[in-house]
Amino acid sequence: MHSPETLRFVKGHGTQNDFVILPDPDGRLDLSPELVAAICDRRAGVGADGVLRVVPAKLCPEVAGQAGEAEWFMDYRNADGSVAEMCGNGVRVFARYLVEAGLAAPGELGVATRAGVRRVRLGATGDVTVDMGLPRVFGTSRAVVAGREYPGVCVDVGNPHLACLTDEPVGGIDLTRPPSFDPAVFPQGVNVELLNRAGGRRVAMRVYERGSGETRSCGTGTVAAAVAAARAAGETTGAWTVEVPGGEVRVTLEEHTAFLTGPAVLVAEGEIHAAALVA
Ligand SMILES: N[C@@H](CCC[C@H](N)C(=O)O)C(=O)O
Repeated sequence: MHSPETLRFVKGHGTQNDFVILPDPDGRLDLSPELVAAICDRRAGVGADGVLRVVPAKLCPEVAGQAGEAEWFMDYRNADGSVAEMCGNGVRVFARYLVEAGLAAPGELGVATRAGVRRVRLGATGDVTVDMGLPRVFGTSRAVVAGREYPGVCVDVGNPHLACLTDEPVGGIDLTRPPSFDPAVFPQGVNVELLNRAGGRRVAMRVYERGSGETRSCGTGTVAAAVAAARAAGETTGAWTVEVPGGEVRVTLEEHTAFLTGPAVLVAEGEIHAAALVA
């Protein structure tokens, strides 16, 4: 492992959930939590909701078992430097990067994640679809947001979510501070979604992400939101549109899996002066 003075990066986003992409073809990058947090700082760093390290799966013991199905590992980190299992917007942006960098061909490819291999479909341009696997509901719980309690559905989308359907318009809810939740239900923390029905199979969602705070979109969160909305409608399958502050995505719930479709855009590239970020 080494701590280089400069790091090449690409910046991308999916419905304004934004990421700094760090290519690490040799698997030698020492990505400390402090460096990740400094890169994601929106005033003193590049600014992002998270970091996507692009590293060959075979070089990473934690996912080396996936290397037969996925050449590249999406090593996802939250803005506070913590590690997460999965990122639904991130994996689409990651695949878009692989194609634009010439590391993968358009079509279908596997990406290794801490939650297992995710199959992604994309063309040379346009929306990207990822097979998110079967979301698992594991009960109900509550979150307290700005002094108010919201009941919700606990959903495992590779990472933990509490999706809370409410009649209170989500646009007016104060999400500046972290929600509180039951640590016995969510020992590793949780991403909290607040959602309103918006007519038909359409919901409006805001999210407070574990490790990143309020973001303008969360792909795994939109899947959890669709699951919660479908349950409330007495359904388990169907195609849902989820409106988020940064745009909208489609979630298709099937009997054995769920697909997430939405944009993935690369917007910048450059060089990070790592030594200036972390003393
Ligand atoms: N924004 C992501 C989720 C990122 C991880 C999350 N904050 C966690 O800690 O589980 C997405 O698009 O799914």
